[in-house]
Amino acid sequence: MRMLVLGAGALGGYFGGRALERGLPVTFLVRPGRAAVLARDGLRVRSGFGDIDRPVDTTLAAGPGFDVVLLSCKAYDLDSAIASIRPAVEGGACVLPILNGLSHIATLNAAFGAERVWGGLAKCAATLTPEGVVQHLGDWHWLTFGEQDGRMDGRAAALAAALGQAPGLVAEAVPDIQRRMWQKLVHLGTVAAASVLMRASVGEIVRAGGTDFLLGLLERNAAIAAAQGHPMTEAFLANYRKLFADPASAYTASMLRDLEAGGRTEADHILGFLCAAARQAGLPAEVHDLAHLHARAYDQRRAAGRLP
Ligand SMILES: NC(=O)C1=CN([C@@H]2O[C@H](COP(=O)(O)OP(=O)(O)OC[C@H]3O[C@@H](n4cnc5c(N)ncnc54)[C@H](OP(=O)(O)O)[C@@H]3O)[C@@H](O)[C@H]2O)C=CC1
Ligand SMILES: CC(C)(CO)C(=O)C(=O)O
Repeated sequence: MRMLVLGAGALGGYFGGRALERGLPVTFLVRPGRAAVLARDGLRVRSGFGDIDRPVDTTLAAGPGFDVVLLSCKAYDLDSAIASIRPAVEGGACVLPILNGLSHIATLNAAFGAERVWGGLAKCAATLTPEGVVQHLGDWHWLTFGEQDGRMDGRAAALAAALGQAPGLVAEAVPDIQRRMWQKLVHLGTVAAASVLMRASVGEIVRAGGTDFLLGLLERNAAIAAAQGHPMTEAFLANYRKLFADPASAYTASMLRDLEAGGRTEADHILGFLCAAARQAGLPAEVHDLAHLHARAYDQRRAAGRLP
């Protein structure tokens, strides 16, 4: 399984590094700035599951010869990423996108055809430090993916077998990837909207008296998903109700980390999508609208160079 990883940022660096550890040939498709750092320092990952420090193969231009492209850009870079990976996909590779949200799948299908595009999600928190180090946060280490037609005897299953399931990376091929991606959006939509609006971790919001606020968002996201044909199970909701009521939790969304680092957010792709889906379902969306507006106003201020 020859893997091309688009982007050696937080998740691309983390999962690409773990794939290398498991013996897969991995090349990172990067832009010149990241290529220079990787050439100088190698790939550096800091994780409770073990650090990675190693030289890696990089390229500035994709070509044929890969089985799978791990697509790990932010949503706002999707168009440029599609152009960058096109030679690899036209050369026979499938695309495993791990972006949060859902609407990128339709964009990728239109670009490459659904038979080349898998669904995918990462339950794994990480960040790229200003020094270029991938910092794994917490102990989530799940990479879940599957062919859109639900087939379990194809290349996705072969990749899961090649990556395996061990601490640091648990790779899983599933027959119901669309349902899993909705689950992830219900979870992420809750932590992203809440932590961006409050500029605080789950525990800080809970300790400030915001448990009902968090649980209300979770229920609303579940209702949006149900209206789109993807009801959450009671076991799923019970698990996340516990997570979102934990006063000790340091958990934040990557969107808050982006915002606090002065980076661009994926506001439209995640929060805007949920606002539109709520509206389509006739569900109230005041809190989602507020979180979306908050992130968009921040993005404008940032783009104009007016951040403090
Ligand atoms: N970080 C997290 O904890 C989680 C993130 N996600 C999702 O995963 C996705 C990726 O997030 P994350 O890893 O944090 O993002 P990062 O910003 O850390 O990494 C994205 C990388 O993609 C690179 N990139 C973008 N376009 C191109 C291109 N055309 N060619 C080459 N490289 C490119 C960027 O390179 P450059 O440096 O040149 O800009 C950047 O290094 C997002 O959708 C996010 O929501 C999901 C779960 C958890
Ligand atoms: C919620 C989390 C950490 C789950 O992996 C995530 O996707 C994000 O913060 O972007």
